Amino acid sequence: FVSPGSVKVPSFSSSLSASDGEFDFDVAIIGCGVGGHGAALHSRGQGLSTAVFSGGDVGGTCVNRGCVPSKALLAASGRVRDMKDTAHLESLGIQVDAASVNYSREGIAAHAKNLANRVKGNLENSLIALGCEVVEGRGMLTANPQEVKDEATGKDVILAPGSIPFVPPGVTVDEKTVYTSDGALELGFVPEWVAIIGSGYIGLEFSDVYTALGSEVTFIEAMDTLMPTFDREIAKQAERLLIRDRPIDFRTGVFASEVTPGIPGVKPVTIKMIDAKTKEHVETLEVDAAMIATGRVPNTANMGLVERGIETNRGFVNVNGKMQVLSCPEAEGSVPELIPNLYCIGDANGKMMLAHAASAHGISAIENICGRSHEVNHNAIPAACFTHPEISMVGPTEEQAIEMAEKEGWTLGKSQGSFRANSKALAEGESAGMAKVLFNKETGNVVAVHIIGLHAADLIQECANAVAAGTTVQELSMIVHTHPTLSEVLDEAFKGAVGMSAH
Ligand SMILES: Cc1cc2nc3c(=O)[nH]c(=O)nc-3n(C[C@H](O)[C@H](O)[C@H](O)COP(=O)(O)OP(=O)(O)OC[C@H]3O[C@@H](n4cnc5c(N)ncnc54)[C@H](O)[C@@H]3O)c2cc1C
Ligand SMILES: NC(=O)c1ccc[n+]([C@@H]2O[C@H](COP(=O)([O-])OP(=O)(O)OC[C@H]3O[C@@H](n4cnc5c(N)ncnc54)[C@H](O)[C@@H]3O)[C@@H](O)[C@H]2O)c1
Repeated sequence: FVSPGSVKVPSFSSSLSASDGEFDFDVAIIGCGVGGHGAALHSRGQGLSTAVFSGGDVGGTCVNRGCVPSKALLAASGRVRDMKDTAHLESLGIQVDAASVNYSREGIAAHAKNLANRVKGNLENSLIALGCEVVEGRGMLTANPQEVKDEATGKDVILAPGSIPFVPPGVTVDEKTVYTSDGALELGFVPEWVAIIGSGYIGLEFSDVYTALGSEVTFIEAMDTLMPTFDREIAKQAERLLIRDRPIDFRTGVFASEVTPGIPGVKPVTIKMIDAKTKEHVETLEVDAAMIATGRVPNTANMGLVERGIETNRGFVNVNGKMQVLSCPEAEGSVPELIPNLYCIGDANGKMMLAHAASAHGISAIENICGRSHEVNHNAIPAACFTHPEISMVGPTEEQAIEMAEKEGWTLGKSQGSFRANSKALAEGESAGMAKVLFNKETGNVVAVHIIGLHAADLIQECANAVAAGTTVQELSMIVHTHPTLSEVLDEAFKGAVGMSAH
């Protein structure tokens, strides 16, 4: 194990040098997305000298090309949908002329761009204020264990390079007529007819944006059902609320095997589809635009992993529960070894591709660096899809929970709450949806919660807290919920779990 200590960069302020003087920094972080940023803030909070290599992209995917701009598009397009929904407004006693509701595509796009820039600026300022050294360049590992080429050495090094869109073979992306989320977020145009390939989080959120702005959408999904990774019962409700009630049609069980860009107004985008099982050609669509929302892959190429002797699983870096890098994936015949002083957090380790998970990983890695053993409980990390209405969840799907219960020998309980009789939802005129709580009947512990309905993304937090803290349904059923709020949907489910009825 070589401790280099040789690469000194004179421009770094001496006050930031690692405490033992052997390294330039206590912690060097490669990548400044939400993962790297979270790690950097916590690192400084613990008094560790910290350098973060941003590659000129502070904020990474979430801030510049992900969560932040997509939520801005969803907020603005959601208002357009609301204002055009005259039947809903009339039920509240409001008359509007839907034809006079106007929006500018450029204005909505600018809202997303400006917000991303603002949040990016906030992130940069927070790093500077806390005394982090932000290095503009890309960081790369070298054969020297604690060196980041060519700038600095860190006693501990954290990899946080994130992920990039996955583009399936046969698909040509021009980011104009055939685009990933990177291009879609610029909202260069609002196509009359857009095919969205993949019905995961990104596809679903963009179908919400596009249909609100007047597009027709065709989903192309390789699996046999739409939203294949969601809880089945919730996906069925989502299909009713978010797909069938809107100008959306879909094909399932088919791969988009060849997608060719077009020229707006001149030549359509062509999409060849093959049967997912037989691989036979089934249909060719001609549409105005195609959005490729087929998942994301780790951004770990060209960062020195090979040189450092680390094997990945299709680019994902294998880590243990403490976010420490292991030399190779778990596989027959190979025994992963711990790489000392090297951590990998966020999308690049493939544990959970969510912004708040990345940031939690960063904090956890620093805890371990400080010698306080810590592991992130992924079962307690909530997720949300910000459609209208929203979908949220914590823990496994019901299908997975049934399997877990069988395998581990416990009894699965299930209880539901409905938005239908909830006073707040009724006042808003938005009473579609449900919450279901899955729990262990023997211990009363909450295993999972799935919600579809108004503000589901905010509602899930109390459930995530319950999973994290091991709060039982018995305890939850006795906690008083504010009236009239949407949280009473959960109150109904918690009380139902122990045979009580909500008021
Ligand atoms: C459209 C969209 C919407 C999303 N919405 C949500 C949401 O609502 N909620 C949610 O929780 N998640 C959402 N996500 C997922 C979320 O964006 C990611 O999970 C999160 O950004 C992962 O953070 P990260 O720090 O691991 O990686 P990233 O945010 O990808 O950041 C990694 C950074 O490292 C940089 N980098 C890479 N290699 C190097 C190098 N060698 N040197 C220096 N820098 C390097 C990259 O350029 C990038 O800036 C969304 C994603 C997309 C695409
Ligand atoms: N609100 C959020 O938290 C949020 C929002 C957006 C993205 N994200 C994160 O970003 C990541 C990527 O999202 P995503 O929606 O791209 O991925 P995803 O993995 O959620 O969904 C991709 C879908 O594409 C389908 N698919 C793959 N190849 C195909 C092909 N050739 N033809 C047809 N269908 C195909 C898959 O079956 C799958 O259903 C997710 O892991 C998610 O966690 C989160």
